[in-house]
Amino acid sequence: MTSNIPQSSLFGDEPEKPASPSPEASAPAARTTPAPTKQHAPVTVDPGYGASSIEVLEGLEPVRKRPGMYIGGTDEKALHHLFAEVLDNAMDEAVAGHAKAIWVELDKDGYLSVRDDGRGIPVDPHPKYPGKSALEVVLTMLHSGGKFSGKAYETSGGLHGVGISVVNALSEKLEVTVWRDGYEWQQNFSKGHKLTDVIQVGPSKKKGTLERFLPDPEIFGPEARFKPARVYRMAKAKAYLFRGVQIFWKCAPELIHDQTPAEDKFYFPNGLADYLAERVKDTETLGDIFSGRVERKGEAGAVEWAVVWSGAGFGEHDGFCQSYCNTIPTPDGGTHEAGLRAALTRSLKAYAEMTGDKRGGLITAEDVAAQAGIVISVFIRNPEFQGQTKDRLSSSDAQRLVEKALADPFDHWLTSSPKQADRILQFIVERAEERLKRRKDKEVARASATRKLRLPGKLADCARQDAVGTELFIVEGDSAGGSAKQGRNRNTQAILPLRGKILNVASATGEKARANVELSDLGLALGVQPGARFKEEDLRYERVIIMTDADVDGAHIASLLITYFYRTMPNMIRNGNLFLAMPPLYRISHGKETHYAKDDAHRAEILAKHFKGKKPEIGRFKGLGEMMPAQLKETTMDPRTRTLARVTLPHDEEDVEDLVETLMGRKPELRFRYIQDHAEFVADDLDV
Ligand SMILES: Nc1ncnc2c1ncn2[C@@H]1O[C@H](COP(=O)(O)OP(=O)(O)OP(=O)(O)O)[C@@H](O)[C@H]1O
Ligand SMILES: [Mg+2]
Ligand SMILES: [Mg+2]
Repeated sequence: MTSNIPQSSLFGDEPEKPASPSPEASAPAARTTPAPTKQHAPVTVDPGYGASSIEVLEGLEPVRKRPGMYIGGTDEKALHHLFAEVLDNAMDEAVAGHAKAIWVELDKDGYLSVRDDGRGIPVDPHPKYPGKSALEVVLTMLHSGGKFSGKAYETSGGLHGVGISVVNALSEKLEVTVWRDGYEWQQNFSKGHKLTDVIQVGPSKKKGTLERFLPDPEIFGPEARFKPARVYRMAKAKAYLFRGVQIFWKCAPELIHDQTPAEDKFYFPNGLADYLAERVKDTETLGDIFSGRVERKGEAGAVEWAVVWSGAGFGEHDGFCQSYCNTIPTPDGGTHEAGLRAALTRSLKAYAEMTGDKRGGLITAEDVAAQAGIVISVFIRNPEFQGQTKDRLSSSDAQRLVEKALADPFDHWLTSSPKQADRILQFIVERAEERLKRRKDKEVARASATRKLRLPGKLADCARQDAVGTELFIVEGDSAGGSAKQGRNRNTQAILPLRGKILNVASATGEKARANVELSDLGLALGVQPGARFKEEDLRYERVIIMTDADVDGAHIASLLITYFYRTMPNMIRNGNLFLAMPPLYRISHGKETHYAKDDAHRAEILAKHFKGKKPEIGRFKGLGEMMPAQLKETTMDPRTRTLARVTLPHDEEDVEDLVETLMGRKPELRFRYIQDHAEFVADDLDV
């Protein structure tokens, strides 16, 4: 088989059913022998499944029973694979140097003919099967062929001795004509069985083989027909792969319903270079096509390639790579492709070094190939393909062969046209730099993603991902935290309750401060690192709001936090991100009218203004936790009704160090007053 069709079905793609299921097979056990011990289940014997159930498929029967295993299915692709098999054999004959031309013809009755002017399939009696001609053997027996030893063919696409016998098995009719030894010979087959023995038609000076066949509608369905455009394309593609062959195309005009010509000739003396030139004729390339062909000295084997770069890409692809081994397409690549990429990369790096461009060190084979159009074809003996599909070449030989073959020609190509080489190198280096930048961006994204995963458990984060318009409330105590969570705007407001008092960082060592759980949770929630690694763009919220009880303890905690922020991330204060919430101290109500006062003076003011001559009820909040969520929201959190104080630094920052010491003095009342006196009120102009 010279197939590039997936044959994975060989290993169970299609469920194996018994060839003729016996009705008893699934019936309940016919006979039950008593269990020898209680622990064992009864042993059942099914009389329907015995030696007679094991079938051996003879001759070409297996191909007709399981076509999928040989040609990948019975669809249109599989149908056209029949053509590929016959064409591959003719091509092998050409590559071996015996055929110069191949004729492909599609008849109006659906017959496809492939003829070559090679040696002709041998027709003499086969030594091992005296009653049969060699022709009959290769057509009716699997694993028969002349390509196993490498004597008759050196670098063939044929490997298995299966191809033509499979075509024969799946054809309603197959007629073979052979010209050799001065005569024309003929033998006909149907569905894999011979209709005649090989007969000598008459003398002839011609040489070669003609196979004319009609795929069996029993296998492919009554509507199955070869598609002219597809056959045309396949034949043309083959011609590019071997410059020593001419392929003639002919098709009954009534079959053609598109642009496919009824007659054509494929001959490409420049091989793959011709192919690539045709393929990129409408593409803006970064230079000429680099192409060449190297034959292995003294041994069978050759490498041919064509490469071109394009900044704009090739149609729908940035780059492409088409590879072949012994004219068989290898869509999954393999060692030949790897060898080519390695050679191109090595030469480009060497060229960069030679011209003093240090960035050449950045480039990888992927950078080189990403925007390149590449066609590579190798001819080697005994190719090894991975798996049964021939889709990927695995001969390590091929890698060495290609790498060696390309090295000198590419070095030479680069240095012979420095302008072009510089342009290509420049382009590839930029690609490499972009790749590195993308990787870095990705790492950063990943780092921030993991940081997000590591948010402290007690943080009730807001839904909005973007920092803009978001707020973090640092709340004293769990009960206040609970009310705050209920009173917040989930979308933009996050709550981080702090348990107990945070460490007095003004007196703690850096080590201790880092070890403090509350502080490290705070850092995680904010998304920033304290100290030199603080980056304002990391800050996960636009505003950080300290919300503590309106009492001495609350003031103490607030001042500890402010000190902490000042010491470890002063820019957060300089940039105006830090605020104090201003919860009320009193609730004053009479009937339906309610007002909140933030301190004693404010209370007096409210009483005078709103409750003159009345006896309102005055309640004093002992803490935030006492407020109903709705109250907390209205008085302290809702941007429409609350008051916030922005924490600022004095204009003369030098005073601050002293100030911090003062704040941390022994009398908490003083600290509270200090905060109250110095916090800048930004109530009205702040929130929209
Ligand atoms: N056009 C031809 N000219 C000369 N010999 C041929 C031609 N076609 C087939 N043969 C002979 O018939 C043999 C069997 O061909 P077949 O396609 O069945 O197997 P293969 O080409 O050896 O391997 P594969 O199964 O991989 O195609 C070939 O090995 C070759 O010896
Ligand atoms: Mg073959
Ligand atoms: Mg065969």
